[in-house]
Amino acid sequence: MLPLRSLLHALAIERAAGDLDIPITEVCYDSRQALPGALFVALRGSYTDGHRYLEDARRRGAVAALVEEWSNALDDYPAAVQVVDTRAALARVAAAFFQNPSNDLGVIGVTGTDGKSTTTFLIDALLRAAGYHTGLVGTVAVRVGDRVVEHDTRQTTPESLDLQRLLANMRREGVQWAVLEATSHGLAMHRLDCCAFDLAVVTNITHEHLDFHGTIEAYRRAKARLLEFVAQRDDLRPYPRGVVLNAGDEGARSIAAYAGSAPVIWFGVDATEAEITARNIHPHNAGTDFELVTPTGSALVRLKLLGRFNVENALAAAAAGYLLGLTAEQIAGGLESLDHVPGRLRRIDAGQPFTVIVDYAHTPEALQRVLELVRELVPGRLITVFGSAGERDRAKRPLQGAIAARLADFSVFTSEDPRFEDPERIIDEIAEGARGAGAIEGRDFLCIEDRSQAIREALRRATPGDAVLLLGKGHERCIIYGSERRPWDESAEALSALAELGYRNEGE
Ligand SMILES: CC(=O)N[C@H]1[C@@H](OP(=O)(O)OP(=O)(O)OC[C@H]2O[C@@H](n3ccc(=O)[nH]c3=O)[C@H](O)[C@@H]2O)O[C@H](CO)[C@@H](O)[C@@H]1O[C@H](C)C(=O)N[C@@H](C)C(=O)N[C@H](CCC(=O)O)C(=O)O
Ligand SMILES: Nc1ncnc2c1ncn2[C@@H]1O[C@H](COP(=O)(O)OP(=O)(O)OP(=O)(O)O)[C@@H](O)[C@H]1O
Repeated sequence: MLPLRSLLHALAIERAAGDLDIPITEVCYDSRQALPGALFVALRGSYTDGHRYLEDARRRGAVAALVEEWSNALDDYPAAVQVVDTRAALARVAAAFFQNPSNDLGVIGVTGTDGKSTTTFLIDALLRAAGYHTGLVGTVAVRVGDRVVEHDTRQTTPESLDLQRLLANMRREGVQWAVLEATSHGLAMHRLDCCAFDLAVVTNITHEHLDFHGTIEAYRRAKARLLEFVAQRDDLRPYPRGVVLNAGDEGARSIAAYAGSAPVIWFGVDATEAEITARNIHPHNAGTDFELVTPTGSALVRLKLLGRFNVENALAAAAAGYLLGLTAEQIAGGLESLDHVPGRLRRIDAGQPFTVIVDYAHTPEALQRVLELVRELVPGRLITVFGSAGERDRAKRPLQGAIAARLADFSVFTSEDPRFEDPERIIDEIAEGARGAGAIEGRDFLCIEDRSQAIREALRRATPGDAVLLLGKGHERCIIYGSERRPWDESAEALSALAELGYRNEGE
């Protein structure tokens, strides 16, 4: 319990009323979670406006409100405070409420269009192999020490309040390094403000979320905030500081200046100026072997992940390990200790004479790279099944369709998470891109809204030596229609569809 005043000291207050010393027991940004003694922070969202729920929060026991707009609803509150931006304020209030947990942990942020989850898993693996106690926050998992925390919000970078709470739990459990996925939404919406970042890692910056950010420049600028956090870090922190950038990626290069005086380490497979690089890359069925080269030595890595892009992710992680002072051997051992990342390039094997892969590719770049990778692995045709999320990055849909038309032999366009959009329309926008690239419906692709039927159609068409790629759902456990979350398990669905075709061996 803390006096309200102690949570406000970092805020520029526009107006305040009532008892600013009132004790605060909890902070919340959703009225439905307000408890007696809470401070309710009203956020403006994309569906509704938290200011509408001031009365609801008060009824449930909130004693103070933090708002952007003053109204009569505040008359009943023992204390109320107005600021210009409640999302930015929430991060400050939350950090103060949990007593700045990131002051007592090393913090690594990983951003980029693709490869964030994989790279955080790899960094986490190499830190653990080096004997550190770690915490992880991202799309696939949230882990505090050895405890896995349920994660069904579908948010990669949690709201600042939830993130500060997680960091406080990590501090309590003796975590030494927290590895956080830092999405552009999270950065732009102040979810990561007041986290003392020591290392920033940028995998790549290509095409995503332009609906939210407007332009590629704004998207890059949002990602650059992570570098600014490191640039502005308190010099007294007892952790190494640095920025890891992909020398082969134009987007990553374009934000390098935001690192300020922080040391920058470049990684890359072919880029000549890369300080962390890979030589003698040898892809095989069970992974990729390569020689890791760092400024202080090299070591053989037997990475258990497929694909050149995963070599890049491994180099990004290796660069972070290098900045932390690990040797090339230590880094190699850590990278090798990761078996797989859930829902990424997972083979589904029921004894069928063709390859089935479940993967989370949902950006144009990832789609292209995964198709190119699998093309090299199988002799037969590539058949893809994918959709595009509703209410997210509409501009990518025709790009996805065009890539499938160019690089796959047959595609079934289906639903991903339509949310409140019409699923058929989303699919048609993908199909439009495919048509624009010369594909013909019926011959080169089909549109089947029902994802389980789409998967069945693709598998029925596969012949020995082909590969069926089920993309975009990966580890996720539901398909979102409107506000309904329909349970979904892509791997289980593939196995049951294969069983219907008569293939019934043990799956993954
Ligand atoms: C589009 C977006 O970012 N939405 C965020 C937004 O939710 P929203 O706009 O839907 O909120 P809303 O429903 O309009 O409600 C506004 C406010 O009223 C409150 N409310 C609402 C109802 C009520 O009865 N009482 C009440 O107090 C809500 O709790 C909220 O604070 O504000 C919420 C609270 O801060 C966030 O949780 C939510 O993230 C949602 C879950 C989300 O899906 N965000 C995505 C786009 C996202 O952030 N994605 C990135 C990853 C992207 C990538 O893959 O790279 C991420 O980091 O996860
Ligand atoms: N470095 C990379 N470049 C391009 N594509 C990649 C890269 N790494 C992974 N991918 C592809 O992107 C998909 C998602 O990978 P991953 O989950 O690591 O990325 P992410 O950035 O965390 O995505 P999200 O935040 O949406 O979960 C993978 O399934 C793979 O197809």
